[in-house]
Amino acid sequence: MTSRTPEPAIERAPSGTHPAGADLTTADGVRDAAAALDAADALAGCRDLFVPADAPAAGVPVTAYLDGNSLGRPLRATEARLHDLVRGAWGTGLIRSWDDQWMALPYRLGDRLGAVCLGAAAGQTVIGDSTTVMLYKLLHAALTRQRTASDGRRVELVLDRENFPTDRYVAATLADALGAELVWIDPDPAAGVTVEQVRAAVGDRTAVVLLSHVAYKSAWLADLPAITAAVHDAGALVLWDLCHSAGVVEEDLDEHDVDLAVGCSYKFLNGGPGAPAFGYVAARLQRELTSPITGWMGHAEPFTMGPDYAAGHGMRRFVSGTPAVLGMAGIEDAVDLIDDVGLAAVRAKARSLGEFVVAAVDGLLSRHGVRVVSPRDPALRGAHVTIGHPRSRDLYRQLWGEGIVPDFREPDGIRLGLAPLSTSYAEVAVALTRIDELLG
Ligand SMILES: Cc1ncc(COP(=O)(O)O)c(C=O)c1O
Ligand SMILES: Nc1c(O)cccc1C(=O)C[C@H](N)C(=O)O
Repeated sequence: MTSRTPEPAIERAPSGTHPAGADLTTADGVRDAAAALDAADALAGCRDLFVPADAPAAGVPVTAYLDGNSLGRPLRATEARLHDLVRGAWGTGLIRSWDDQWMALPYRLGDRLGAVCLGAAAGQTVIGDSTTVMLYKLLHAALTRQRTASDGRRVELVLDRENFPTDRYVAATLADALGAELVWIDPDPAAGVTVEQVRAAVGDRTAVVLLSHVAYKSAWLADLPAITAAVHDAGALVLWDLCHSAGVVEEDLDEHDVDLAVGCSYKFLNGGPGAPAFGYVAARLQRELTSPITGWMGHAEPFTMGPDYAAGHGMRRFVSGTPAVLGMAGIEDAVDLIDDVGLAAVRAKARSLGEFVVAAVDGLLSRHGVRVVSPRDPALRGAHVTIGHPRSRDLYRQLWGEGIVPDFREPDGIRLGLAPLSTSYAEVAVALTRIDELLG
């Protein structure tokens, strides 16, 4: 049995019931249970901090938003922050605001994100680029360093076939460009990517292992500490994609000696569409890694504008161009909120929401042939639950038309994203009881 990141056990309700005693075999029972769970939810009040999703002006009002793991909802504070930014630092501060605040923003906000969500000490996290570009830069830097440090022996890049397309595509392109070889892991359908699989895949030719902490389709939560240790035992570096875990799963990057990580900020970090990614590089590695995109903002002294590139100190060397200042506004508010309520409370609610989904699917939907695709054990699952049914694609289209918004993922998965700060149990009940009606 694979060991996993230890998380406190939570009381398991018998299948078909949750909370204890509720009858989840009927739609009314699911709704009643949801109401009881919402009433007892310490984070319930956080929902009011978000811009209402059911405003009629937005077309069909959204009555259940279960896609916060694709695009998080905006906080009201961000609306105000953006307004102030346009009127203030941008509108009247103008170019002076680069010196006063914006040049430092990617590092200041990176440090704060690192402290609140990533378990990263200051000086190791920076905000910038898209996840795809940040991934390209860090993976390129890591592959190059490993090959050089091993006199050309370490050329293998290990990754899994269920990783997000961007990760697979970037890895394949870099392998071609740098002469690296891809080594594929097929995740165990009953366990995700396991430490045993990683141990079997790595060796003295391995340069880097690229994995997601939470798998984007299945939600399997990888055993980050054990896998990181196994990668290090083989003398390789690990790069974790934290897109589906940042802001909702407690990360301890420093404690577990993680080398590199990337993640996006528009999911559980509520940065908004196209908000910049973050990159983490352990302090011990920074001087040994060189970004392949040597833009002026990564230069040690950008405003000397000299003839040659000289990499900046610390995380500056991983920055390329002008930071996306507007795109960082939402991240700042989400990090503030997570800091206020505590990431442990966010994670606990994610687990509980997931438990409710699993129990309600068992109780109400299994009779229609709906199955739980994601792991059933909350300690092994991120903050979404994917359910499977042959009619998923049609169901998803129908639900979207009605303002019930989950996601669809091939081949037959409805992905229910559970953003603990903005998702209510009632929203879960709305979606699942409607699926029950549609399949009934
Ligand atoms: C696991 C994972 N990695 C990478 C990405 C891609 O990020 P981006 O589109 O911001 O480059 C996403 C989501 O889009 C993702 O879920
Ligand atoms: N990044 C996205 C986008 O620009 C448009 C629509 C969806 C997305 C997503 O985030 C997809 C997401 N990463 C996923 O896990 O499926």
